Amino acid sequence: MKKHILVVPGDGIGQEVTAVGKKVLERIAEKFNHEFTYDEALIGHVAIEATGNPLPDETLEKMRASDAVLFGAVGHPKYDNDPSAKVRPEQGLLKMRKELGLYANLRPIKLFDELLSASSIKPEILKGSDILFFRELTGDIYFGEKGRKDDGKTAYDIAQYSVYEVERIARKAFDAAMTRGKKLMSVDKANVLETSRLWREVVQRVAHEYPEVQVEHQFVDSAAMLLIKDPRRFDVVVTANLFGDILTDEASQIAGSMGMLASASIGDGTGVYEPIHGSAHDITGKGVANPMASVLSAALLLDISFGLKEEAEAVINAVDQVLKSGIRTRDIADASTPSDMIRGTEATGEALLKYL
Ligand SMILES: NC(=O)C1=CN([C@@H]2O[C@H](COP(=O)(O)OP(=O)(O)OC[C@H]3O[C@@H](n4cnc5c(N)ncnc54)[C@H](O)[C@@H]3O)[C@@H](O)[C@H]2O)C=CC1
Ligand SMILES: CC(C)CC(=O)C(=O)O
Ligand SMILES: [Mg+2]
Repeated sequence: MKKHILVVPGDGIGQEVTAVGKKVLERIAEKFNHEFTYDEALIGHVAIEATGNPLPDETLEKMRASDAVLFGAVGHPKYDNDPSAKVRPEQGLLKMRKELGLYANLRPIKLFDELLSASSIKPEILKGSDILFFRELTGDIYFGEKGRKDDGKTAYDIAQYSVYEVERIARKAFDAAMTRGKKLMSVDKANVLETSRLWREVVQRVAHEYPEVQVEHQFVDSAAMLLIKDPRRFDVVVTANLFGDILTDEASQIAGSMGMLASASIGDGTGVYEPIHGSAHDITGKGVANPMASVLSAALLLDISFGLKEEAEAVINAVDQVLKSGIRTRDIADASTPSDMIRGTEATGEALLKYL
């Protein structure tokens, strides 16, 4: 199969982990006899430094012309500590999602058995957890009007959802529920927010098209609690942009670490495959970032954008094998991990290639 992949590492550990994700794709092409070609493009802080724009037109054009995008992360402490900065790396990420119409962000919470003890949640509560989040990605408070009032003392961000936006993400989640345990949880805050009341109305209506799916509605505060108390209660989850962002960082503790969670951002055009984590300033440049989220994002790319199931399975299996061998990056090591089994980003990548 011939495919063109755009690699967009972005900032911080995005650079470090995406290098490993790309190597895994190269090895897969070699092993399964595919012809993958690659190009790179700038986004985020590195793009601002080079062009003044967090998402240069050239990057967007290359994304549109590619068969899939492997994305890293954006962000730099310079902006986090300067709330008044008008041009910010995160604007590049949000614009990419909007321009490419990436309205569905699939975030699988996959717990590898080897990492049962890496979590601070008790193994008997965790064992068997397997969740698939559908986070709406191009609406909600992230994309509404925002600003400061004339008095300079008041700020606002408007949350907005249309029926159409809720319907399309709900259908994607129900379709997935039909292929899994036929269970779907919709998470909202319908006791307070009008956008959530619309969300619930639409999900209830779409549910009639899927009579076999058992639907549960949870308020987001309660869902946040249940995720830790009883993760096995969750199967497919559909939720709004802001709630999905927060709940999936929380859910990373079910899988052991932020460094283990991959995602697929899809819509009607080119799909973007990205770890759920950010640029992680606290570990940038230290060579200790866990590359598995990028590698598992590459597996989602192979599966969803290219339909290469066997190849995607080979990647997941290599991750499993590395974990079974006892190798751990620092974030997923625990008290029982011998110090000589703790590896950095590149060495973990090399171990993965060995199993491929
Ligand atoms: N998709 C994106 O590009 C995202 C960008 N950001 C940006 O990233 C910057 C840092 O934000 P934070 O809130 O610190 O979130 P973060 O996700 O970058 O890091 C949170 C914590 O998880 C750890 N972590 C994350 N990924 C890891 C990995 N692969 N291996 C080991 N440990 C890992 C970090 O060291 C940190 O302690 C900010 O500028 C933020 O705006 C944040 C989230 C997503
Ligand atoms: C900059 C944020 C919108 C990115 C984020 O936290 C995410 O997509 O998970
Ligand atoms: Mg996030």
